[in-house]
Amino acid sequence: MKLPASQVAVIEAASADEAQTIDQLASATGEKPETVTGAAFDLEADGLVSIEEEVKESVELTEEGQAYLDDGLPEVRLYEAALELGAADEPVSMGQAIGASGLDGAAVDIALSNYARKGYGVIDSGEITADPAADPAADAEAAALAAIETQQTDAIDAETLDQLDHRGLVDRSERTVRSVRLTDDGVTALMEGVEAAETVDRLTPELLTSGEWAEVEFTEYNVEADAPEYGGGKEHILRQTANRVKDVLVGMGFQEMGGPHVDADFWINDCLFMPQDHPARTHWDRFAMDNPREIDELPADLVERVERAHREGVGEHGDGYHSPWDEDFARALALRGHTTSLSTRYLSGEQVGELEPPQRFFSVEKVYRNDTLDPTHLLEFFQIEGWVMAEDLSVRDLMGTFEEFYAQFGITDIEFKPHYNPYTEPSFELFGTHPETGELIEIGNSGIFREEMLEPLGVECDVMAWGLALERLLMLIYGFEDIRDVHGTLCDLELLRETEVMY
Ligand SMILES: N[C@@H](Cc1ccccc1)C(=O)O
Repeated sequence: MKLPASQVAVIEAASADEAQTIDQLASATGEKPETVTGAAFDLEADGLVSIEEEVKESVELTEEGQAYLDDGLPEVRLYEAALELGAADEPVSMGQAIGASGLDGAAVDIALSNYARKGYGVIDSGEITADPAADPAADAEAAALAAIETQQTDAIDAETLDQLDHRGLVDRSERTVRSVRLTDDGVTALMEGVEAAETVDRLTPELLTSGEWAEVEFTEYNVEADAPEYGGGKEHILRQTANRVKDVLVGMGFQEMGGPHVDADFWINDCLFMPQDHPARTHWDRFAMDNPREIDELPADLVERVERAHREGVGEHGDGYHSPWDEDFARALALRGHTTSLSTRYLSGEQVGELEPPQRFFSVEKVYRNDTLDPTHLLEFFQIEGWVMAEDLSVRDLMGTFEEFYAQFGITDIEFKPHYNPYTEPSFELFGTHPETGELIEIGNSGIFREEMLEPLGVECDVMAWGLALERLLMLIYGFEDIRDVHGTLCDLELLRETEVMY
C-alpha cells in the first residue's frame, strides 16, 4: 500500500496493543504534532488506525502563585510572624505582626482575608491571635502549589483547586489529548507492507519554475487537523461598534461633526449655560491644560451674548445666574468632558456657518473625565453625541429617536428618567437592562436645549440633543460587565479575540 510519507511514519510508529498520544508519536517520528494529527486523521478515515479523544485539564501557576510558592502564602507568613510574637498565648497587635511578617501592599489584605478562613487564628479590633494547633505544613493550598509546579496535580482535591483558582494563583485550561491505536486493518496493511508515496504538501517556487508541479501528487487538505492558533490582528470591538453606530446614524439622516479634543471652556460649558461656579467646572472634574492655558480666538459678539445670558437670562421673564462671569475663565483650555462642545460650535455657526432647520448632526468621539476608575467608569470614554434642529420638536420626537436608534442594536426596552441639566429642559436620563446581571444601567443623558442656550447661539427653532455612552451600549449588546475588560491596560485580550461580532 502506498501512503504519504507522514502517514507511513505514523502507522509504523503506532501500535495495536497500546494507544499512543500525538505527542508520543511526534517524538517517535520526528514529525511536528500537527503533521502527526493530520496523518492520524487520514489514517483513521482509511480505517487503519483508531483515535481516542480525552479532554485533559492542565493547571499552571500564575506569577502570583509562583511567588507564594517561593516565599510562602501571605496568611502562613502572617501566622508564623504572629506565633513568633507569642500570639499563641495572648493576642498581639496586628501592626506588629504585619511588620514582623515582612508583608506589604496588597499582600497584607490577602493575608488578612485568608487568615481566619483557614483557621490560623482570630483577628479582632486590631489584634491577632495564632491558634497553636494550626499547622502550616498541612496547608492544603500550599501543598497544592508545590504539586502544580511538579505537575502532580491528580492528588489535588477539587475544592482546593477551586480556591486557588478563585485567588488567581492558578490558570486552568482544557485541551484535547488524542491517542492513536492500530486497527486490525492497520496491522494487516503493515504486514503486507506500506511504502511512502511521493506526495507534495506545498507548492514551492521551484516546483513552479521547473514545471514539476504538473506531475506531482498533492496531499489533500485535512480541515479537521489540529493546527496552532494564531491570534491575528482584528478591529477592536469598540471601534467596530463605533463604526456601526455611525452607519446607523447616517442611515437615520445625520451628518458627522468633528472638532478639537482640547477646547476652551467657553465651548464646553459657557455656551451650554453652565454657570461658571458649577461643580463640574472645578479642577476636580476636568483635565485642565497647562501649555497653552488659553484659547486665542473667541468670537467677540458671541462671547458678549453668552455673558449676557449668564448674567441677565434670556427673554422677557428671563433671569440669569447672578453669579460672576469672567471671560478669562471661559478662555481656559481643557480636555473636553463631553462632545456637547462640538454641538455648541456647530449650532453657533462657528464650525460650518449658519445652519437652517431642519438639521441632524452626530459624533462618536472620545471625552475625558476625572472619574474614579470602577467597572463602569474610565477616565475617558466614547460619547455618541447628537442633535436635531427643527420647528416644534417635542419629547415624543426625542424618545422616538432613541427607540429607533437602540432598536437597530436589538435593544427594545430602554427606560427614561426625568433629569436635570443646566442646558436642557426637559431632560431625561436613559437606562437599559444589562443582559447578564439584569440591572438597570444608565446609558445616556438627553433633553431639549433651553432658550438661555439657544438664543445667544442665534438658533431660533427647537433643538433636541443627547450624549450616549458607547461603552454602555457595548455592555448591553455583548453583556460585558466591566469596561476595563474592553479597553485600557487591564483589558482581557482573550475576551476581545473571542467575542463574536454581532450584526
Ligand atoms: N452633555 C451631556 C449629554 C447631553 C448632551 C446634549 C443634551 C443633553 C445631554 C453629558 O455629557 O452627559
